Amino acid sequence: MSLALRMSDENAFDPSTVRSVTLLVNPAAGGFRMKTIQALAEALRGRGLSVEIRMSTAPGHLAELAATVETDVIAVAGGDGSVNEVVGALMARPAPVPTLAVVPQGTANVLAHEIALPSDPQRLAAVIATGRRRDLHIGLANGRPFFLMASAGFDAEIVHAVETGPRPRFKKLAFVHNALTRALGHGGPDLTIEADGRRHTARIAVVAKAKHYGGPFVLAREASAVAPGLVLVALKSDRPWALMRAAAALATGRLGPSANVIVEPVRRVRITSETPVATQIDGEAMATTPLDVVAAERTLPVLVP
Ligand SMILES: Nc1ncnc2c1ncn2[C@@H]1O[C@H](COP(=O)(O)OP(=O)(O)OP(=O)(O)O)[C@@H](O)[C@H]1O
Repeated sequence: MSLALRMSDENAFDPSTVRSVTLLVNPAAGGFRMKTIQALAEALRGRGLSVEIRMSTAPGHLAELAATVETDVIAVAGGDGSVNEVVGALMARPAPVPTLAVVPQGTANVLAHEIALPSDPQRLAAVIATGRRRDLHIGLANGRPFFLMASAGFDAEIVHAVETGPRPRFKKLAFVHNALTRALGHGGPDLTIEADGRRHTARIAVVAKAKHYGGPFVLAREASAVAPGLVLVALKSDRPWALMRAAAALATGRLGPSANVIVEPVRRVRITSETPVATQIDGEAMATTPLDVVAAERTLPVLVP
């Protein structure tokens, strides 16, 4: 393959260009294990890379570090919330930016499922040192970058409840508990969705950038974090029975268009409601509706196996 052809292929990646790795670590993330971080750092040094470990000390600190760090690769050790902080900071930097890598350590780690990342330190080191570079496609929700999804309604309410309540010891259980109590509580206004000029009324609206949702579950088969495009997945009813059916379909990988479920590719979505409804991006609480979602023009380089 000629050099010119190699350089014009945006996925072509010369591993020898990775000389330095900065590990940005969130010690407050769900599955935080310093041993894994140290083993990964050792494995990377064993491959001849220079490694720096920076620990975050508070929410927002990862973004601060990512805004200025000069390195070939930023490897974020944490969950999707940590990656979201770093993605936000990288999107605000002029190109070229350091290549993003993920060290899966959070509660759900949806991005790690999406790009099929290993958790074993040796295999992760191989991904960082010699993996393929792909384009992480980014969505913007009210201008804020996300890579998994932006949503309004039931799931965003649960995120708000878990994040604003006392810090739960077991975050996954807190999600399940809030989901069950809220499913029975059914309230709040309808959502009006304008999707590329089409109008829908629904109770839950998710604009998916990625295929996966809530862990290994497939929400939108047509979507991909490493390809362009957004997919609207909306539920017209959030009555307990409708929610249970949708949850069962999600759990078994069979969620698709039905009498209650809207699934459609979209370029631009506006979600409004008569009174404010909770919203979230990438599992992190945002303010309330209205929510405007579009795809960003820019992508970020990310390392995949
Ligand atoms: N040192 C810190 N102390 C407290 N919170 C932090 C710190 N560093 C980052 N954070 C915040 O921790 C939050 C949760 O992190 P993250 O989402 O990565 O983990 P998680 O909630 O366990 O995993 P997941 O999102 O995959 O469910 C993020 O919003 C991030 O801003």
